[in-house]
Amino acid sequence: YTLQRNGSVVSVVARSAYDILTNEGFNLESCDYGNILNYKPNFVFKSISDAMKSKGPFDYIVITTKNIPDIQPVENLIAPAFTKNTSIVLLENGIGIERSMFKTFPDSIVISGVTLIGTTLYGKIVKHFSQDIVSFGPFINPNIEKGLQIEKAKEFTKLYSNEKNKIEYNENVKYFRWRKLIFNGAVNTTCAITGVDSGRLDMFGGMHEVSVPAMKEIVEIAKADGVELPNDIINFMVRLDDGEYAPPSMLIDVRRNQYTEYKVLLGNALEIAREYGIKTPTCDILYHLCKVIQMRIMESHGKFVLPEKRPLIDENYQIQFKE
Ligand SMILES: NC(=O)C1=CN([C@@H]2O[C@H](COP(=O)(O)OP(=O)(O)OC[C@H]3O[C@@H](n4cnc5c(N)ncnc54)[C@H](OP(=O)(O)O)[C@@H]3O)[C@@H](O)[C@H]2O)C=CC1
Ligand SMILES: CC(C)(CO)C(=O)C(=O)O
Repeated sequence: YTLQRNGSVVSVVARSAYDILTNEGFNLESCDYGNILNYKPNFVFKSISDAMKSKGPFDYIVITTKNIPDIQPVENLIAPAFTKNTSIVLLENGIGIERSMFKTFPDSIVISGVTLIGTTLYGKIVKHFSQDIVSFGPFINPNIEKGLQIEKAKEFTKLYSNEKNKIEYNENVKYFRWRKLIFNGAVNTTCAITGVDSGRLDMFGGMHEVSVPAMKEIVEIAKADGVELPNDIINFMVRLDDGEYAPPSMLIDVRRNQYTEYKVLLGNALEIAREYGIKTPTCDILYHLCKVIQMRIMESHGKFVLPEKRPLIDENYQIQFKE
């Protein structure tokens, strides 16, 4: 909506929302834009290949799906639409999410968008309840000229900015990603595991006993990775949803029996911790509990079927995943 309102021609690829978007459009209840009835993108397609055939090549591919490498690697998803003149915008949470992009598309320009927006889709209604605040910047690809990457990231920042949202261009991409991970790696995961929103987590004691120790560990990993976060960052993230019973995205995912982004919101950070030899006891437990939940969700979606009789330990049984 923002890009289209600002003048870009937008082709959207939709899956479960395809019929609603093409027939009726979404109703936006937006704290930035007010009530917008029956919003439709310029073009809607069922698949990325269809979009490419009809309207490609594109200047930008903006990725707003969940980043779930264990289920649907984003680089595979966009491969049919990628060209050397197309920049990729990752408007997704997480740390280290550019690595798989550069591996698959070694000469690509990949732009980071770290957003603090609060928004959820309910059927055809988009409830948008906290201002769209985004920091854009290039994930620097050492294989190509830096100037061009900066230019593209600045261009996209301009395309997305308007008088309603709060958008900035900042090359310190790593800083913003680690900063946001303090919340997502620690609070989002704890809420998903315990089944309570961040308000209840705070009132029931989990914020201080579980999430804050996890936040401290993430601050240490960020430091080892070259990012010094400000002293008040933990307090800021603890108080982020003050006055609200706010369900973070991973909790919403679990409630909807959807896969969570636990790998990019915590797993990648723990891999970085291992590289630097940092101990992360609280985060390790959060990560492994999130993994168990992901496996539960996978089983319920038929991603694997367990033998009727539980295998014995010496049978060395390995779970067989379906495509
Ligand atoms: N929501 C928020 O307030 C915030 C979200 N973020 C980040 O933004 C990203 C997106 O989050 P969010 O919008 O909440 O996620 P949602 O799950 O609400 O939306 C993702 C959308 O992507 C669609 N999708 C997934 N795979 C495909 C596919 N292969 N083809 C077509 N459509 C597909 C889904 O369709 P389907 O219904 O068919 O599954 C769904 O409509 C995440 O990385 C999240 O962490 C960051 C800050 C705040
Ligand atoms: C910080 C927050 C709650 C909204 O921006 C978020 O990123 C999430 O729920 O994943």
